Amino acid sequence: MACSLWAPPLKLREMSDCENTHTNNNIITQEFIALEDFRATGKEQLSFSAGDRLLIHEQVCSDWWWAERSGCFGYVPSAFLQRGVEDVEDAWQDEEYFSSYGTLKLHLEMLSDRPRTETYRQVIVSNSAALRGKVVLDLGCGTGIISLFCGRLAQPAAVYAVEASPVAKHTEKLVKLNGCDGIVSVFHSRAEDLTLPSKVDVLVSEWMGNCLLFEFMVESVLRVRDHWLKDGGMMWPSSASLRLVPCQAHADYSQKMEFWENIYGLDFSCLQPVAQEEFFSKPKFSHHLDPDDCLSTACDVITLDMHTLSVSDLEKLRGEFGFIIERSGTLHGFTAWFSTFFRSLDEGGSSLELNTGPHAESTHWKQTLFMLDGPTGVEEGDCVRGAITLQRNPIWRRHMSIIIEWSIKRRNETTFTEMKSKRFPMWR
Ligand SMILES: NC(=[NH2+])NCCC[C@H]1O[C@@H](n2cnc3c(N)ncnc32)[C@H](O)[C@@H]1O
Repeated sequence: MACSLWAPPLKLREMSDCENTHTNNNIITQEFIALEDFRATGKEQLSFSAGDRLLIHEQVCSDWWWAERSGCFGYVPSAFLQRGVEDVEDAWQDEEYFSSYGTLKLHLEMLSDRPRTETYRQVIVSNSAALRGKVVLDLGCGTGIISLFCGRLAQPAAVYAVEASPVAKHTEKLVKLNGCDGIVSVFHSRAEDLTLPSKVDVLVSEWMGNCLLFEFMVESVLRVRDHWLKDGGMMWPSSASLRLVPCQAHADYSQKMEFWENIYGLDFSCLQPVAQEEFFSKPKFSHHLDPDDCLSTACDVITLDMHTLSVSDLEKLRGEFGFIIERSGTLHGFTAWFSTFFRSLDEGGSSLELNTGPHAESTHWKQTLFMLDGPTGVEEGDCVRGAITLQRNPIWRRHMSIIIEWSIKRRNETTFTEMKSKRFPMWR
């Protein structure tokens, strides 16, 4: 590909076409990382992909910088870039992450989540015969609840309960208190750093985060699978699906946006753009979606096979959707949730499902709401199509952005509106 010369073309130095006329010809030569893809629209610009490392030679103005990538030079949009993290370890924020699991607060929340915990118990009970003599790895065992189910409700040969956070010291006591110390061994370590006594027949883990992937604990599960799961071994969950539905959110829109139109008879509506940015620029997790606010039937947009999924697949996952509006109303946005599936160890046995959707018993995840920049009236028979992309943050490895693209075709029209797009960081 033809590369531009080293020095930025003079014309941009005058920066007549930069938003901010302040130019600080600041020579820095610092490494930045691309958060998302950028396709050049002129020969003086430099294309790049999410995750690319760029050398920034000059912040010619606030919006456009002069950059180098693999010996090519060009202008790049500063908004697409984030400074590289000196310490790669920081990228996982492990210290903060594991200490958050070191107290009982999150474990109380998870153990209080009946559908979640009961599903894992049911998986052990319904596979208890097949688990006889098997070796089980419980990755991120927390208080050890799944390992204790194995030890008390089945007769495995051994259970390796692996937990990196300080809660592991309590797990040891719980295993003894419940008479499972002959079967369950607790390892206080990051699973990736461990040398286990043997390979395992079953790798069970409760790794799902908001919008299925947040925290990206799933990467640890895949890495450990590749090292320690026997050929033909079982992953629990065996698969996972992210679901999406176009929805109404009148309460959220009223409380966060319409609210400013009349404050004790005063007009505060000039704050609405600020409210839009503050309340609707990120996903709303733990959202309770009322089934009556679903404007269509939900669809699976992304499905993960936990036996074949690779760590590199996690960088970018994309799913397309097409909804027929089934009830006239207001399209405020989209809501997402997930289901995980647990295949039976018995050939032909039935799978079990943990469904975190609006039609199932509520879980601690609830659902995740993505509010678009303004409501749109929709009629029964209209069509909403587009795509959802989960783009992993190339720097902060437990974070991602969710990009939703959508366009609408009215039932009595033949063409779709121009595709719109909105990026929701979760949370960086
Ligand atoms: N469903 C979730 N979003 N979180 C629930 C399970 C997370 C539990 O796994 C532990 N954990 C997470 N990653 C790891 C790891 N790589 N190694 C060991 N324990 C881990 C973490 O400390 C916590 O106790």
